[in-house]
Amino acid sequence: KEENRAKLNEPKKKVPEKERIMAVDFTTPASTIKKPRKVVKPKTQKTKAIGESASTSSRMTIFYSTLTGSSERYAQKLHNQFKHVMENEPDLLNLDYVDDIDEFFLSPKTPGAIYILVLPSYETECPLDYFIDSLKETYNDFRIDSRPLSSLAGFSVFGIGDSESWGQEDKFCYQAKLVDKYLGKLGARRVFPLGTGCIKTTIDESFDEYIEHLTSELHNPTPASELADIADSDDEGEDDPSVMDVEDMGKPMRVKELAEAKQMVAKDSPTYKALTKQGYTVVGSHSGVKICRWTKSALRGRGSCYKFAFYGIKSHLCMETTPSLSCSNKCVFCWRHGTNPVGTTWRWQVDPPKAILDGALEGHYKKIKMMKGVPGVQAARFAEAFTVRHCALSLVGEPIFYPHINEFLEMLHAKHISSFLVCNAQHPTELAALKRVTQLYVSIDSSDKESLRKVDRPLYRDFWERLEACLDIIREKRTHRTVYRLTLVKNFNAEDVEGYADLIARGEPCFVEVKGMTYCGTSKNSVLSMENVPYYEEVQAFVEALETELQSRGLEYGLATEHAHSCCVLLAQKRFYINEKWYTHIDYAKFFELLESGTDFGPMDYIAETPSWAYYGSEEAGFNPVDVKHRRGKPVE
Ligand SMILES: Cc1cc2nc3c(=O)[nH]c(=O)nc-3n(C[C@H](O)[C@H](O)[C@H](O)COP(=O)(O)O)c2cc1C
Ligand code: SF4
Repeated sequence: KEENRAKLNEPKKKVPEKERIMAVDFTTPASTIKKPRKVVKPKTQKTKAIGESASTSSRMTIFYSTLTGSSERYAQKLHNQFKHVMENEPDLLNLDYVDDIDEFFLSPKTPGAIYILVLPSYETECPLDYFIDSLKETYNDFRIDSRPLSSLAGFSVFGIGDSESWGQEDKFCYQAKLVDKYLGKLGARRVFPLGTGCIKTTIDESFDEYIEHLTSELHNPTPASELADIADSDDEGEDDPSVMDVEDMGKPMRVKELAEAKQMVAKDSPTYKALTKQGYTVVGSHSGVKICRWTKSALRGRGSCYKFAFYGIKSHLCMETTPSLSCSNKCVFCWRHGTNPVGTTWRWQVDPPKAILDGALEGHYKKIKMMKGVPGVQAARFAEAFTVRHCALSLVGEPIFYPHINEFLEMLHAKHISSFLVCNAQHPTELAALKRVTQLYVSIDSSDKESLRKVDRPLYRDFWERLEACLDIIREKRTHRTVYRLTLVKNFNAEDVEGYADLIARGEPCFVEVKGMTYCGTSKNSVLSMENVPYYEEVQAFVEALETELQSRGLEYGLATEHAHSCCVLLAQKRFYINEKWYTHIDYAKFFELLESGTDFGPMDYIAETPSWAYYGSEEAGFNPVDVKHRRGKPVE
């Protein structure tokens, strides 16, 4: 341990600023077991909601959710107004970014508080779906006090919708109505009844009127006991038809449920627009494909990604895709956080695997075609690129969340397309049920529970136990080529070498990829900056310390390969080091031959020799000497 610490603290050779290599590409993906809930108190009989009255001396929190910004604007207006009404300035929180919803809506950390919620409604998938599901789940959990929100002084909801387009079939502001209903069912008292406004017509009038009434109510509060009686009577007992509750994704949805389920990314949704603007092709309603920068680079003879150095994947033959754009984490480094759909259960329509594969290939080839006129594209590589040979299931979202992932993989393999599947270690049931992949990854974004909570912001309450269960499954999957992918985020998860060694000892993966985080630019919700991006020499120091730690525990791993350009180093089990040569590459033809023969086989049965230019410490540092390195648009001398 002392030695490791010393290594990490060792001053490294100074590298001139302009030559320092920052990490590139950072995409990790993120299914289902029922959530264990925080037990508050067994449900016996209803407790009467008696507490403080809501008044100007109460603490107020204004929550909003938004996709296109209007609810945020109105929430801000409300905040400005109530700064002058309340004795303490209210808190203003974006509900979509609240890490622990339970802190507010299961066991409120500020009893006596008032919650005001300004909420839009979306017929299509939106972050509010997850919030409403959580409220509903809390309400239906028999172990939880039936009125956990009775300690609040009160709440009120203002819904923003569009009555011109969604005035029919009770769709106008339907999500605000649902939140209002479930908060009432959970024992919170209405300070003022639900307000609604149509964004195209009456919003300003309705909102001002709402603020006026709310202010007046807080100045002249109704005694809590009177409100408690009203809250108690607020249990119509009927179930809500518009919230889909698909508890078990393995369980086929009933025909009626299927017809009612939302599309994860509908064509008219803001999420669809955001994704397509960012270069994604949305396939069907929940899958995506995007041509990555390394595919473009390889087409131009400027180098492949680190997977070429480590495993022999030519980037111009690789397609990056995901059959589930939804994820069960909200990782700090995820630049799509806020727009990507999240959830712990599959509650969307399901597209058939063939349609996804055909659509992904079509989308990929369309983007390849667009490269025709780009200067430097090599004719031979361009022609080859129309036969995809590898599929990286690591775009965004969580591929094993997709209910037909095994059929999808079989279809890939039938076309002799290798599969590199990255999962977020949150779905042990699906991981255990996963059939053969060419290489199976789990993302390990932290070495301990608390920092994992901070880095991945998981939706599951038992996220750590889920991760541990996934590592045990990785250990059992000895017939698979398994990989841990560690992404180092400075000041978040890049220090605890011993902790990571514990996790490696638990799963004993064939390989450990260690990669520096890529900075994806600032967004208003981003908590990271360039300061969190490790320099390559810091990544090297970490991996060297990790190797020493593993060796000291008798775990035979060695520093196999590197791709300095991607800030990435590979640790491999020593069984891949044969006669003083590394065999981290893959014999793809052999993999398909073994797969089709139906015999049992393991990771050692389809290895291929690693070229010396990819070795850790080699002069080329993982850059294929056949290609030409370019930086800032110019070849490197
Ligand atoms: C794809 C889409 C679906 C919508 N569905 C509904 C709906 O079901 N009911 C409703 O009242 N308004 C609906 N609206 C209108 C939005 O709720 C309204 O534009 C609101 O201002 C959006 O708030 P935001 O800007 O805070 O995201 C929808 C809007 C879009 C773009
Ligand atoms: S939140 Fe999901 S999609 Fe985003 S990086 Fe994390 S695992 Fe990937």
